[in-house]
Amino acid sequence: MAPQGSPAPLEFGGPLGAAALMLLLPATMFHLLLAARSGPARLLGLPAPPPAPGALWSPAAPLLWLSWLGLQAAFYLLPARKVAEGQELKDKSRLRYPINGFQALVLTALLVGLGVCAGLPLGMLTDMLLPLAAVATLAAFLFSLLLYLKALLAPASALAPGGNSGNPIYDFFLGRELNPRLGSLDCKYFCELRPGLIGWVLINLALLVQEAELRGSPSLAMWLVNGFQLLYVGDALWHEEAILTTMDITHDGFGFMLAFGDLAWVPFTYSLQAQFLLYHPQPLELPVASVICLINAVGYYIFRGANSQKNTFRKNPSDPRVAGLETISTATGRQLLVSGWWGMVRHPNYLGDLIMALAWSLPCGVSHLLPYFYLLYFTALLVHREARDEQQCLRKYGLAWREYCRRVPYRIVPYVY
Ligand SMILES: NC(=O)C1=CN([C@@H]2O[C@H](COP(=O)(O)OP(=O)(O)OC[C@H]3O[C@@H](n4cnc5c(N)ncnc54)[C@H](OP(=O)(O)O)[C@@H]3O)[C@@H](O)[C@H]2O)C=CC1
Ligand SMILES: CC(C)CCC[C@@H](C)[C@H]1CC=C2C3=C(CC[C@@]21C)[C@@]1(C)CC[C@H](O)C[C@@H]1CC3
Repeated sequence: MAPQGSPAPLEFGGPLGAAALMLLLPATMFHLLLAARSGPARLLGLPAPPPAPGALWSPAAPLLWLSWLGLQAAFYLLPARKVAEGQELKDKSRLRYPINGFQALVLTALLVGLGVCAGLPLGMLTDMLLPLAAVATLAAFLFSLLLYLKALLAPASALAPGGNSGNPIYDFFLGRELNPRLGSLDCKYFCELRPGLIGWVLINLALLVQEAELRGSPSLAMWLVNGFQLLYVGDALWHEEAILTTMDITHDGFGFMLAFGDLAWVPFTYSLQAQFLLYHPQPLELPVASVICLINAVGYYIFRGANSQKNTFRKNPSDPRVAGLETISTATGRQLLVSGWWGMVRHPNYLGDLIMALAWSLPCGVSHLLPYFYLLYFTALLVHREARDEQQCLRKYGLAWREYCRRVPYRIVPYVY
Protein backbone atom coordinates (compact mmCIF):
# COMPACT_ATOMS: atom_id res chain seq x y z
CA MET A 1 0.00 0.00 0.00
CA ALA A 2 1.41 3.42 -0.88
CA PRO A 3 0.93 6.46 1.34
CA GLN A 4 -1.53 9.07 0.09
CA GLY A 5 -0.59 12.53 -1.19
CA SER A 6 1.96 13.63 -3.78
CA PRO A 7 4.96 11.29 -4.15
CA ALA A 8 8.11 12.37 -2.30
CA PRO A 9 10.98 13.47 -4.60
CA LEU A 10 13.62 10.76 -5.09
CA GLU A 11 16.81 11.23 -3.05
CA PHE A 12 20.32 9.70 -3.17
CA GLY A 13 20.29 9.67 -6.99
CA GLY A 14 17.13 7.53 -7.25
CA PRO A 15 17.25 3.74 -7.86
CA LEU A 16 20.62 3.91 -9.64
CA GLY A 17 22.20 5.90 -6.81
CA ALA A 18 20.69 3.52 -4.25
CA ALA A 19 22.03 0.45 -6.10
CA ALA A 20 25.48 2.03 -6.40
CA LEU A 21 25.55 2.94 -2.68
CA MET A 22 24.53 -0.59 -1.68
CA LEU A 23 27.66 -1.89 -3.43
CA LEU A 24 29.98 1.02 -2.67
CA LEU A 25 29.35 1.33 1.08
CA PRO A 26 30.27 -2.27 2.05
CA ALA A 27 33.19 -2.20 -0.44
CA THR A 28 34.48 1.03 1.14
CA MET A 29 34.14 -0.40 4.63
CA PHE A 30 36.22 -3.50 3.76
CA HIS A 31 38.76 -1.37 1.92
CA LEU A 32 39.19 0.77 5.07
CA LEU A 33 39.46 -2.25 7.37
CA LEU A 34 42.08 -3.86 5.15
CA ALA A 35 43.98 -0.63 4.50
CA ALA A 36 44.21 0.14 8.24
CA ARG A 37 46.13 -3.09 8.89
CA SER A 38 48.27 -2.94 5.74
CA GLY A 39 51.79 -1.44 5.77
CA PRO A 40 51.20 1.57 3.48
CA ALA A 41 47.70 2.25 4.94
CA ARG A 42 46.59 4.03 1.75
CA LEU A 43 43.13 5.56 1.66
CA LEU A 44 43.33 6.05 -2.08
CA GLY A 45 44.79 3.18 -4.03
CA LEU A 46 44.15 -0.46 -4.77
CA PRO A 47 42.48 -2.41 -1.96
CA ALA A 48 45.00 -4.19 0.27
CA PRO A 49 44.79 -8.03 0.17
CA PRO A 50 43.41 -9.83 3.28
CA PRO A 51 46.24 -10.52 5.81
CA ALA A 52 45.71 -14.30 5.54
CA PRO A 53 43.57 -16.60 3.40
CA GLY A 54 40.21 -17.02 5.13
CA ALA A 55 40.76 -13.87 7.24
CA LEU A 56 37.37 -12.58 6.14
CA TRP A 57 35.45 -15.41 7.73
CA SER A 58 35.31 -17.28 11.02
CA PRO A 59 32.59 -19.69 12.18
CA ALA A 60 32.69 -17.97 15.61
CA ALA A 61 31.76 -14.58 14.11
CA PRO A 62 28.00 -15.15 13.55
CA LEU A 63 27.71 -16.59 17.07
CA LEU A 64 29.57 -13.67 18.63
CA TRP A 65 27.64 -11.08 16.63
CA LEU A 66 24.22 -12.63 17.42
CA SER A 67 25.13 -12.86 21.13
CA TRP A 68 26.03 -9.16 21.09
CA LEU A 69 22.74 -8.25 19.41
CA GLY A 70 20.81 -10.46 21.86
CA LEU A 71 22.59 -8.90 24.85
CA GLN A 72 21.78 -5.36 23.69
CA ALA A 73 18.16 -6.36 22.97
CA ALA A 74 17.90 -7.79 26.50
CA PHE A 75 19.25 -4.51 27.97
CA TYR A 76 16.72 -2.57 25.84
CA LEU A 77 13.85 -4.61 27.31
CA LEU A 78 14.92 -4.01 30.94
CA PRO A 79 12.83 -1.52 32.96
CA ALA A 80 13.75 2.04 31.94
CA ARG A 81 14.21 5.15 34.11
CA LYS A 82 11.78 6.91 31.78
CA VAL A 83 9.45 6.10 28.88
CA ALA A 84 9.28 8.93 26.33
CA GLU A 85 6.64 9.62 23.71
CA GLY A 86 7.70 10.11 20.08
CA GLN A 87 6.38 12.71 17.63
CA GLU A 88 2.74 12.51 16.56
CA LEU A 89 2.26 10.00 13.72
CA LYS A 90 -0.05 10.21 10.68
CA ASP A 91 -2.82 8.34 12.54
CA LYS A 92 -2.46 10.87 15.44
CA SER A 93 -0.98 8.22 17.76
CA ARG A 94 2.42 8.48 19.51
CA LEU A 95 4.81 5.59 20.07
CA ARG A 96 6.51 5.05 23.41
CA TYR A 97 10.27 4.53 23.74
CA PRO A 98 12.34 3.31 26.73
CA ILE A 99 15.06 5.75 27.79
CA ASN A 100 17.66 3.28 29.03
CA GLY A 101 20.50 3.57 26.51
CA PHE A 102 22.98 4.97 29.03
CA GLN A 103 21.99 2.18 31.40
CA ALA A 104 22.80 -0.32 28.58
CA LEU A 105 26.25 1.30 28.19
CA VAL A 106 26.96 1.03 31.93
CA LEU A 107 25.72 -2.57 32.11
CA THR A 108 27.87 -3.48 29.09
CA ALA A 109 30.90 -1.84 30.74
CA LEU A 110 30.27 -3.79 33.96
CA LEU A 111 29.88 -7.07 32.08
CA VAL A 112 33.01 -6.51 29.99
CA GLY A 113 34.94 -5.42 33.12
CA LEU A 114 33.90 -8.61 34.93
CA GLY A 115 34.79 -10.65 31.85
CA VAL A 116 38.26 -9.11 31.61
CA CYS A 117 38.86 -9.75 35.33
CA ALA A 118 37.85 -13.37 34.75
CA GLY A 119 40.41 -13.67 31.92
CA LEU A 120 38.31 -12.75 28.83
CA PRO A 121 40.87 -12.01 26.08
CA LEU A 122 39.24 -8.74 24.92
CA GLY A 123 42.24 -7.82 22.74
CA MET A 124 41.56 -10.88 20.57
CA LEU A 125 38.40 -9.16 19.32
CA THR A 126 40.70 -7.17 17.02
CA ASP A 127 41.52 -10.37 15.08
CA MET A 128 37.79 -10.89 14.52
CA LEU A 129 37.01 -7.46 13.05
CA LEU A 130 36.97 -8.60 9.41
CA PRO A 131 34.73 -11.66 9.98
CA LEU A 132 32.46 -9.63 12.28
CA ALA A 133 32.14 -6.88 9.67
CA ALA A 134 31.24 -9.56 7.10
CA VAL A 135 28.53 -10.95 9.39
CA ALA A 136 27.16 -7.48 10.15
CA THR A 137 26.97 -6.69 6.41
CA LEU A 138 25.21 -9.94 5.63
CA ALA A 139 22.84 -9.38 8.55
CA ALA A 140 22.06 -5.85 7.32
CA PHE A 141 21.08 -7.22 3.88
CA LEU A 142 18.91 -10.00 5.36
CA PHE A 143 17.35 -7.72 7.94
CA SER A 144 16.50 -5.09 5.30
CA LEU A 145 14.87 -7.80 3.18
CA LEU A 146 12.71 -8.88 6.13
CA LEU A 147 11.81 -5.25 6.83
CA TYR A 148 10.86 -4.76 3.17
CA LEU A 149 8.60 -7.83 3.27
CA LYS A 150 7.10 -6.82 6.62
CA ALA A 151 6.17 -3.42 5.13
CA LEU A 152 4.03 -5.18 2.49
CA LEU A 153 1.62 -6.05 5.29
CA ALA A 154 1.76 -2.64 7.02
CA PRO A 155 -1.12 -0.12 6.77
CA ALA A 156 -0.49 3.01 4.65
CA SER A 157 -0.36 5.14 7.80
CA ALA A 158 2.72 3.19 9.01
CA LEU A 159 4.76 3.92 5.86
CA ALA A 160 7.56 6.52 5.63
CA PRO A 161 7.14 9.56 3.37
CA GLY A 162 10.30 8.67 1.41
CA GLY A 163 10.86 4.98 0.72
CA ASN A 164 7.62 4.10 -1.05
CA SER A 165 8.32 5.06 -4.66
CA GLY A 166 7.26 1.68 -6.05
CA ASN A 167 10.84 0.94 -7.21
CA PRO A 168 11.95 -2.08 -5.14
CA ILE A 169 15.68 -1.22 -5.20
CA TYR A 170 15.12 2.36 -4.05
CA ASP A 171 12.54 1.38 -1.44
CA PHE A 172 14.74 -1.47 -0.14
CA PHE A 173 17.58 1.03 0.31
CA LEU A 174 15.61 3.85 1.93
CA GLY A 175 13.18 1.69 3.91
CA ARG A 176 9.40 1.52 3.59
CA GLU A 177 8.04 1.33 7.12
CA LEU A 178 8.69 4.32 9.40
CA ASN A 179 8.77 2.59 12.78
CA PRO A 180 8.89 -1.20 12.35
CA ARG A 181 8.49 -2.95 15.68
CA LEU A 182 8.93 -6.53 16.91
CA GLY A 183 6.67 -6.62 19.95
CA SER A 184 7.81 -3.75 22.13
CA LEU A 185 11.24 -3.50 20.45
CA ASP A 186 11.41 -0.56 18.04
CA CYS A 187 13.89 -1.84 15.42
CA LYS A 188 15.15 1.53 14.14
CA TYR A 189 15.46 3.24 17.52
CA PHE A 190 17.20 0.16 18.95
CA CYS A 191 19.66 -0.21 16.07
CA GLU A 192 20.50 3.51 15.83
CA LEU A 193 21.79 3.77 19.40
CA ARG A 194 22.65 0.38 20.88
CA PRO A 195 24.51 -2.43 19.03
CA GLY A 196 26.46 -0.11 16.70
CA LEU A 197 27.31 2.82 18.97
CA ILE A 198 28.16 0.67 22.01
CA GLY A 199 29.90 -1.80 19.67
CA TRP A 200 32.07 1.07 18.39
CA VAL A 201 33.44 1.92 21.84
CA LEU A 202 33.90 -1.77 22.65
CA ILE A 203 35.98 -2.25 19.49
CA ASN A 204 38.01 0.86 20.43
CA LEU A 205 38.62 -0.60 23.89
CA ALA A 206 39.68 -3.95 22.43
CA LEU A 207 42.18 -2.11 20.20
CA LEU A 208 43.54 -0.26 23.26
CA VAL A 209 43.91 -3.53 25.21
CA GLN A 210 45.60 -5.19 22.23
CA GLU A 211 48.02 -2.27 21.91
CA ALA A 212 48.88 -2.60 25.62
CA GLU A 213 49.54 -6.32 25.11
CA LEU A 214 51.74 -5.69 22.08
CA ARG A 215 53.70 -2.67 23.31
CA GLY A 216 53.48 -2.79 27.11
CA SER A 217 51.03 0.11 27.44
CA PRO A 218 48.49 1.97 25.31
CA SER A 219 49.86 5.02 23.51
CA LEU A 220 48.76 8.55 24.36
CA ALA A 221 47.19 8.80 20.89
CA MET A 222 45.11 5.65 21.55
CA TRP A 223 43.97 7.04 24.93
CA LEU A 224 42.84 10.28 23.29
CA VAL A 225 40.90 8.56 20.49
CA ASN A 226 39.23 6.21 23.01
CA GLY A 227 38.43 9.05 25.42
CA PHE A 228 37.00 11.42 22.79
CA GLN A 229 34.82 8.78 21.15
CA LEU A 230 33.60 7.39 24.49
CA LEU A 231 32.53 10.93 25.42
CA TYR A 232 30.63 11.20 22.11
CA VAL A 233 28.84 7.86 22.52
CA GLY A 234 28.14 8.45 26.23
CA ASP A 235 26.70 11.85 25.35
CA ALA A 236 24.43 10.37 22.63
CA LEU A 237 23.09 7.75 25.06
CA TRP A 238 22.71 10.23 27.92
CA HIS A 239 20.64 12.48 25.63
CA GLU A 240 18.90 9.52 24.03
CA GLU A 241 15.49 11.19 24.04
CA ALA A 242 16.77 13.84 21.57
CA ILE A 243 17.05 11.16 18.89
CA LEU A 244 13.25 10.97 18.77
CA THR A 245 13.06 14.28 16.87
CA THR A 246 15.82 13.51 14.32
CA MET A 247 14.89 12.95 10.67
CA ASP A 248 16.05 9.34 10.93
CA ILE A 249 13.26 8.57 13.39
CA THR A 250 10.54 10.98 12.23
CA HIS A 251 11.02 10.92 8.44
CA ASP A 252 13.22 8.12 7.09
CA GLY A 253 12.01 4.55 6.78
CA PHE A 254 14.08 1.69 8.15
CA GLY A 255 15.83 0.06 5.21
CA PHE A 256 19.31 -0.91 4.08
CA MET A 257 20.78 2.58 4.49
CA LEU A 258 20.13 2.79 8.22
CA ALA A 259 20.38 -0.97 8.93
CA PHE A 260 23.84 -1.14 7.33
CA GLY A 261 24.79 2.28 8.71
CA ASP A 262 23.84 1.37 12.27
CA LEU A 263 24.97 -2.26 12.41
CA ALA A 264 28.09 -2.29 10.24
CA TRP A 265 29.25 1.17 9.14
CA VAL A 266 29.29 2.83 12.57
CA PRO A 267 31.16 0.18 14.60
CA PHE A 268 33.64 -0.84 11.90
CA THR A 269 34.46 2.46 10.17
CA TYR A 270 34.00 4.91 13.05
CA SER A 271 36.68 2.92 14.93
CA LEU A 272 39.13 3.44 12.03
CA GLN A 273 41.45 5.81 13.92
CA ALA A 274 41.97 3.30 16.74
CA GLN A 275 42.48 0.51 14.16
CA PHE A 276 45.05 2.63 12.36
CA LEU A 277 46.91 3.37 15.62
CA LEU A 278 47.19 -0.32 16.53
CA TYR A 279 49.05 -1.08 13.31
CA HIS A 280 50.78 2.31 12.86
CA PRO A 281 51.82 3.67 16.27
CA GLN A 282 52.21 7.45 16.29
CA PRO A 283 54.33 9.48 18.73
CA LEU A 284 52.40 12.28 20.40
CA GLU A 285 53.95 14.93 22.63
CA LEU A 286 52.04 16.27 25.62
CA PRO A 287 51.78 19.89 24.32
CA VAL A 288 50.31 18.69 20.99
CA ALA A 289 47.97 16.34 22.86
CA SER A 290 46.80 19.30 25.00
CA VAL A 291 46.00 21.34 21.88
CA ILE A 292 44.05 18.39 20.42
CA CYS A 293 42.10 18.05 23.70
CA LEU A 294 41.29 21.76 23.50
CA ILE A 295 40.00 21.36 19.91
CA ASN A 296 37.79 18.46 21.01
CA ALA A 297 36.53 20.47 23.99
CA VAL A 298 35.64 23.45 21.74
CA GLY A 299 33.83 21.12 19.30
CA TYR A 300 31.95 19.42 22.11
CA TYR A 301 31.02 22.76 23.70
CA ILE A 302 29.45 23.98 20.43
CA PHE A 303 27.82 20.60 19.63
CA ARG A 304 26.29 20.14 23.08
CA GLY A 305 25.42 23.83 23.54
CA ALA A 306 23.56 23.97 20.21
CA ASN A 307 21.76 20.64 20.63
CA SER A 308 20.72 21.38 24.21
CA GLN A 309 19.56 24.91 23.35
CA LYS A 310 17.28 23.60 20.60
CA ASN A 311 15.99 20.67 22.66
CA THR A 312 15.25 22.91 25.66
CA PHE A 313 13.48 25.40 23.39
CA ARG A 314 11.41 22.71 21.65
CA LYS A 315 10.37 21.20 25.00
CA ASN A 316 9.50 24.49 26.66
CA PRO A 317 10.06 27.88 24.92
CA SER A 318 9.46 29.68 28.24
CA ASP A 319 12.36 27.89 29.96
CA PRO A 320 14.50 30.71 31.49
CA ARG A 321 17.61 29.35 29.68
CA VAL A 322 16.05 30.12 26.26
CA ALA A 323 13.20 32.53 26.98
CA GLY A 324 15.36 35.58 26.18
CA LEU A 325 16.35 34.37 22.71
CA GLU A 326 15.00 36.04 19.58
CA THR A 327 12.58 33.96 17.51
CA ILE A 328 10.61 33.94 14.24
CA SER A 329 6.98 32.75 14.34
CA THR A 330 5.83 30.22 11.74
CA ALA A 331 2.38 29.35 10.41
CA THR A 332 2.57 25.96 12.19
CA GLY A 333 2.55 27.68 15.59
CA ARG A 334 6.16 26.59 16.22
CA GLN A 335 8.94 29.16 16.43
CA LEU A 336 12.46 29.24 15.04
CA LEU A 337 15.43 30.51 17.06
CA VAL A 338 17.33 33.36 15.38
CA SER A 339 19.77 34.22 18.13
CA GLY A 340 22.03 32.19 20.40
CA TRP A 341 23.75 29.22 18.69
CA TRP A 342 21.04 29.01 16.02
CA GLY A 343 21.59 32.66 15.09
CA MET A 344 25.28 32.01 14.34
CA VAL A 345 24.76 29.46 11.53
CA ARG A 346 21.77 27.32 10.57
CA HIS A 347 23.42 24.10 11.82
CA PRO A 348 25.77 24.99 14.69
CA ASN A 349 25.54 21.40 16.01
CA TYR A 350 27.09 20.13 12.73
CA LEU A 351 29.93 22.63 13.11
CA GLY A 352 30.74 21.32 16.61
CA ASP A 353 30.49 17.73 15.38
CA LEU A 354 32.95 18.44 12.54
CA ILE A 355 35.45 20.11 14.90
CA MET A 356 35.32 17.00 17.08
CA ALA A 357 35.83 14.80 13.98
CA LEU A 358 39.05 16.72 13.31
CA ALA A 359 40.21 16.21 16.91
CA TRP A 360 39.64 12.43 16.57
CA SER A 361 41.96 12.24 13.55
CA LEU A 362 44.76 14.53 14.72
CA PRO A 363 46.22 12.04 17.27
CA CYS A 364 47.00 9.82 14.26
CA GLY A 365 49.48 12.39 12.93
CA VAL A 366 49.64 13.82 9.45
CA SER A 367 51.65 11.14 7.65
CA HIS A 368 48.54 9.28 6.38
CA LEU A 369 45.20 10.35 4.92
CA LEU A 370 43.43 7.17 6.10
CA PRO A 371 42.60 8.32 9.68
CA TYR A 372 41.05 11.46 8.15
CA PHE A 373 38.50 9.37 6.26
CA TYR A 374 35.88 9.98 8.98
CA LEU A 375 36.31 13.75 8.70
CA LEU A 376 35.98 13.64 4.88
CA TYR A 377 33.00 11.26 4.88
CA PHE A 378 31.30 13.13 7.72
CA THR A 379 31.66 16.49 5.93
CA ALA A 380 29.95 14.99 2.87
CA LEU A 381 27.26 13.34 5.04
CA LEU A 382 26.48 16.54 6.95
CA VAL A 383 26.44 18.76 3.84
CA HIS A 384 23.96 16.34 2.24
CA ARG A 385 21.97 15.97 5.47
CA GLU A 386 21.82 19.75 5.87
CA ALA A 387 20.41 20.07 2.34
CA ARG A 388 17.78 17.39 3.07
CA ASP A 389 16.83 19.11 6.33
CA GLU A 390 16.56 22.50 4.58
CA GLN A 391 14.11 21.01 2.05
CA GLN A 392 12.01 19.55 4.85
CA CYS A 393 12.06 22.81 6.82
CA LEU A 394 11.09 24.79 3.71
CA ARG A 395 8.12 22.46 3.17
CA LYS A 396 7.18 22.73 6.87
CA TYR A 397 7.72 26.45 7.51
CA GLY A 398 7.56 28.07 4.03
CA LEU A 399 8.09 31.85 4.17
CA ALA A 400 9.22 31.80 7.81
CA TRP A 401 12.08 29.46 6.81
CA ARG A 402 13.06 31.81 3.98
CA GLU A 403 13.14 34.66 6.49
CA TYR A 404 15.34 32.56 8.81
CA CYS A 405 17.74 31.86 5.90
CA ARG A 406 17.86 35.60 5.14
CA ARG A 407 18.64 36.46 8.78
CA VAL A 408 21.13 33.58 9.22
CA PRO A 409 22.77 33.23 5.80
CA TYR A 410 25.48 30.65 6.59
CA ARG A 411 24.62 26.96 6.85
CA ILE A 412 27.42 25.30 8.86
CA VAL A 413 30.62 27.38 8.95
CA PRO A 414 30.29 31.16 9.61
CA TYR A 415 31.38 33.27 6.61
CA VAL A 416 32.45 30.14 4.68
CA TYR A 417 29.46 27.87 4.00
N1 LIG B 1 28.12 11.09 13.94
C1 LIG B 1 27.23 10.91 12.98
O1 LIG B 1 27.38 10.03 12.14
C2 LIG B 1 26.04 11.79 12.89
C3 LIG B 1 25.82 12.75 13.84
N2 LIG B 1 24.75 13.57 13.73
C4 LIG B 1 24.53 14.56 14.80
O2 LIG B 1 23.27 14.32 15.36
C5 LIG B 1 22.68 15.55 15.82
C6 LIG B 1 21.26 15.68 15.29
O3 LIG B 1 21.31 16.04 13.92
P1 LIG B 1 20.09 16.08 12.89
O4 LIG B 1 19.08 15.08 13.27
O5 LIG B 1 20.64 16.02 11.52
O6 LIG B 1 19.45 17.50 12.96
P2 LIG B 1 19.27 18.73 13.95
O7 LIG B 1 19.40 18.33 15.38
O8 LIG B 1 20.13 19.82 13.46
O9 LIG B 1 17.76 19.06 13.73
C7 LIG B 1 17.25 19.73 12.61
C8 LIG B 1 15.88 20.21 13.01
O10 LIG B 1 16.00 21.24 13.99
C9 LIG B 1 14.90 22.14 13.90
N3 LIG B 1 15.47 23.46 13.69
C10 LIG B 1 16.27 23.88 12.67
N4 LIG B 1 16.60 25.16 12.81
C11 LIG B 1 16.00 25.59 13.94
C12 LIG B 1 15.96 26.84 14.62
N5 LIG B 1 16.59 27.91 14.17
N6 LIG B 1 15.24 26.92 15.75
C13 LIG B 1 14.59 25.84 16.24
N7 LIG B 1 14.57 24.65 15.63
C14 LIG B 1 15.28 24.52 14.51
C15 LIG B 1 14.07 21.67 12.70
O11 LIG B 1 13.09 20.75 13.19
P3 LIG B 1 11.75 21.19 14.00
O12 LIG B 1 11.50 22.61 13.65
O13 LIG B 1 10.71 20.25 13.50
O14 LIG B 1 12.07 21.00 15.43
C16 LIG B 1 15.07 20.87 11.90
O15 LIG B 1 14.44 19.91 11.09
C17 LIG B 1 23.60 16.67 15.34
O16 LIG B 1 24.37 17.13 16.40
C18 LIG B 1 24.48 16.01 14.29
O17 LIG B 1 25.73 16.63 14.25
C19 LIG B 1 23.88 13.47 12.70
C20 LIG B 1 24.08 12.54 11.73
C21 LIG B 1 25.17 11.61 11.74
C1 LIG C 1 25.94 4.29 5.63
C2 LIG C 1 25.53 5.62 5.13
C3 LIG C 1 26.68 6.39 4.62
C4 LIG C 1 24.73 6.47 6.03
C5 LIG C 1 24.57 5.94 7.40
C6 LIG C 1 24.20 7.03 8.31
C7 LIG C 1 24.23 6.60 9.77
C8 LIG C 1 25.57 5.98 10.09
C9 LIG C 1 23.95 7.84 10.61
C10 LIG C 1 22.59 8.46 10.28
C11 LIG C 1 22.29 9.27 11.45
C12 LIG C 1 23.05 8.88 12.49
C13 LIG C 1 23.12 9.47 13.78
C14 LIG C 1 24.08 9.08 14.69
C15 LIG C 1 25.05 7.99 14.34
C16 LIG C 1 25.20 7.78 12.86
C17 LIG C 1 23.87 7.68 12.14
C18 LIG C 1 23.17 6.40 12.55
C19 LIG C 1 24.11 9.64 16.11
C20 LIG C 1 23.44 8.60 16.99
C21 LIG C 1 25.56 9.85 16.58
C22 LIG C 1 25.61 10.50 17.96
C23 LIG C 1 24.87 11.83 17.95
O1 LIG C 1 24.88 12.41 19.24
C24 LIG C 1 23.43 11.62 17.53
C25 LIG C 1 23.44 11.02 16.12
C26 LIG C 1 22.05 10.94 15.52
C27 LIG C 1 22.15 10.57 14.07
